[in-house]
Amino acid sequence: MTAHPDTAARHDVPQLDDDPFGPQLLEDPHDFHARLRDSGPVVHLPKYDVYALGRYAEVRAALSDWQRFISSAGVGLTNFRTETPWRPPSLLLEADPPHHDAPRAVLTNVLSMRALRRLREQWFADAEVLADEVLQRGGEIDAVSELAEVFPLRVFPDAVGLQKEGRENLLPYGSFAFNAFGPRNALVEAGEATIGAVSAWIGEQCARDRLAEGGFGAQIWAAADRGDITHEQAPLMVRSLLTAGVDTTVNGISAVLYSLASHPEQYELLREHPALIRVAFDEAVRFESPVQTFFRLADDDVPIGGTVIEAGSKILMFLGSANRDPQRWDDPDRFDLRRDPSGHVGFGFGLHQCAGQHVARLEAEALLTALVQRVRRIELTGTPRRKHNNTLRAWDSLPMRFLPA
Ligand code: HEM
Ligand SMILES: C=Cc1ccc(C(=O)O)cc1
Repeated sequence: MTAHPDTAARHDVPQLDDDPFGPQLLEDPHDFHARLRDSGPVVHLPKYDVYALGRYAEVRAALSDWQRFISSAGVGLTNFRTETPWRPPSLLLEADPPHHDAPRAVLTNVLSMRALRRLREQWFADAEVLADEVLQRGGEIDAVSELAEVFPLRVFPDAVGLQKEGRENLLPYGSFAFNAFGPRNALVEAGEATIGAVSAWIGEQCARDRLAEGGFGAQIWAAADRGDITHEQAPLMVRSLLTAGVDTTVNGISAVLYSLASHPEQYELLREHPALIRVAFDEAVRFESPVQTFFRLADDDVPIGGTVIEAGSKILMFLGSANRDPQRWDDPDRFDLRRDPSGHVGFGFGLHQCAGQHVARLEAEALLTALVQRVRRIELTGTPRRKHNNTLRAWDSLPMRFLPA
């Protein structure tokens, strides 16, 4: 910890000089998270002049207090009050009540567990086909490119009602959007040459006449016909699905496959007790936190953690750190299907809690159900390789062997 005389007065809190968006910490954030939690409830990061929350109690408090920790100035480093966002703000993620209310109510309805029941049988069947394909190829695969990236792209674009052509734009679009929540570093610059064309394709797919009958997209447009939202809002809400709906589940599935492969006794437990499948996914979301961070803006001088964060400050919530806070979790660094992971903040918490969490859980449940029936053991056969992203905890490669039951 280094005190900066010129700013310590303004920030009467501990300071850490780390760069949470640098390659070292993106490769392995855990040591930094421990130092962040140990330094105090609120820590200043001079690198970006933001306040950091690493403990579960303060992250949960900030997520719950949407009035004072606001989203409409952006949930990335960019402050929409003083800087121009790279794209028009999301009507959900980057909105506060009352503007947030109607779009949220519509998406909650379109993506509800009840609404997803009609997809369950098809998704389970698609997962069985994919699991059979993996075993027919001998079971030696890269679980990222041949499983975690394949299944969401097989089921989700059809559920949205997207045309078949151009779906290869979805992952790069999501990766760029998640990088863009962070600083304009090399990860963001690497995507800038192509994001224009990719964004144009994404925008075109949100138009009513591109979306198949009965899909999530058409249901959003139908909500506009009913007057639940406006017709101007409908395409942006479809854009939310395309932004948040793929890279997240790809890395959520990678997380649960990696966790099970690196804890073989947990996979055995899962095969003996398939009822633990949904717990396994949420425990993996806690353990790996595919979405690591989000920002808020202090809308007023905000008391938190025994200090006051001055109005206009950006606050960085470390969801991944909160999900491994020993003050909240017993033996937090252990992937344990016997624990109750509910209360984790991997899907956020409160007003903005993930509107697509049931979609994510259904995808994971379908795939894990197919695997536990067919695969006796999952093991790593090489060194996994991470894919750095300013917001996502992602894998580039997971060399694995799936042994048939
Ligand atoms: C493992 C998969 C996923 C993870 C870890 C995840 C994580 C999150 C988190 C942490 C938030 C809270 C953002 C905040 O508080 O500022 C969030 C919000 C959101 N997520 Fe997810 N998500 C996942 C999958 C999905 C999917 C599949 C969809 C769409 C089908 C989706 C759509 C959304 C939307 C629209 C919001 C904004 C909600 C609002 O602001 O009211 N997410 N997600
Ligand atoms: C969890 C990430 C997330 C990203 C983008 C959006 C959106 O574009 O609304 C929502 C959630």
